[in-house]
Amino acid sequence: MLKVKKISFGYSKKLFIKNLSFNVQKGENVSIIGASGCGKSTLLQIIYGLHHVKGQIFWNEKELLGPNFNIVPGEEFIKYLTQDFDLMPPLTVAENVGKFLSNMYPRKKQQRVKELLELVEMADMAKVKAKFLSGGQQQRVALARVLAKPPEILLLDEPFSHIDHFRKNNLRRNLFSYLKAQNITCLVATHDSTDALSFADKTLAMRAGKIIAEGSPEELYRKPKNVYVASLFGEVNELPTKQFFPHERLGEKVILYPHEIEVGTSAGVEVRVKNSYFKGQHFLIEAEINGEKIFFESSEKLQPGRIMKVIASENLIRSRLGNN
Ligand SMILES: Nc1ncnc2c1ncn2[C@@H]1O[C@H](COP(=O)(O)OP(=O)(O)OP(=O)(O)O)[C@@H](O)[C@H]1O
Repeated sequence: MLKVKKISFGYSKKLFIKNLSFNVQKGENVSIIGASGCGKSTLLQIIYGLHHVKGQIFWNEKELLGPNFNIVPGEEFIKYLTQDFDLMPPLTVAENVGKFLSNMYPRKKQQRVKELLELVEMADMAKVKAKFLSGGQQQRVALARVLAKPPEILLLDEPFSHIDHFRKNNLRRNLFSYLKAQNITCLVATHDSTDALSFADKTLAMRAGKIIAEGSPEELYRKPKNVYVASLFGEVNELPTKQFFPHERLGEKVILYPHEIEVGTSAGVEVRVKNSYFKGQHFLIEAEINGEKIFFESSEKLQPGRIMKVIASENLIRSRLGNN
């Protein structure tokens, strides 16, 4: 188990990471989400051993002592994939992936490189020099390279940021099921809610150097502590409950995702449509409700200025507010 105990760190005298504690079980996939600049990369760098911190970090019984105690910063059994891929441009894709593998058993090495290139769907480019690769292709090769000597802990910083949607889904499924099968502990810093929702066992939400929410993706999504946490998963509304149920005492404000607001019912509260944004399966509608902004979904495009009624389920509001 990875144990992070009361760690604090600052780039200057002012502390930025403040008293963070959390545990990660062996083989767990943890996503770290939060607004840009909240400290996701810094946290990965601390775990890898690039910053000296107040507090302690343990991997099983071993304390990770950080750069003041290691001649070469970083731990042997941890691999860290940064946002720059650090490939060797004159070497081929296969040479980059195999760079740190022993040459004692060439057939074994060749087999391992082939297996990893298949995992990241780059086998057909094995002989291409890295300098000729696109950003997304470089990122896939870099992913294969950090797995070449299987790490015990894998730290990934925005690992799919350069990869197109078309490939991303397949690659994510391949990679995360490979890590599960190999029982590799993985922490992923990400802006992408799919990484956090679909693949993580646990999610840490960060804000300004602190962990402000921790739990399963379902817990964080269904019962977000505040609108900041909910907004990490997409567009969100925070509305006075009185808008929908003026005679019930449900609580002041409730967080509702756009798909939780129903349209076109005879009951409900009036809204004025401002914009429709096409999202593929539906339109996201931006409207005004008593002077505040509201987002909801509609199967059809709605004309700006149209007045219509929307409603949310009382049971849902009660459950979100912990009232039932
Ligand atoms: N080497 C550094 N020296 C000084 N300040 C730094 C350094 N690296 C990062 N910071 C600052 O620390 C804060 C956290 O940065 P960090 O890269 O950890 O955030 P992040 O959540 O990973 O952001 P993003 O999602 O944009 O990658 C930022 O305000 C950043 O400017």
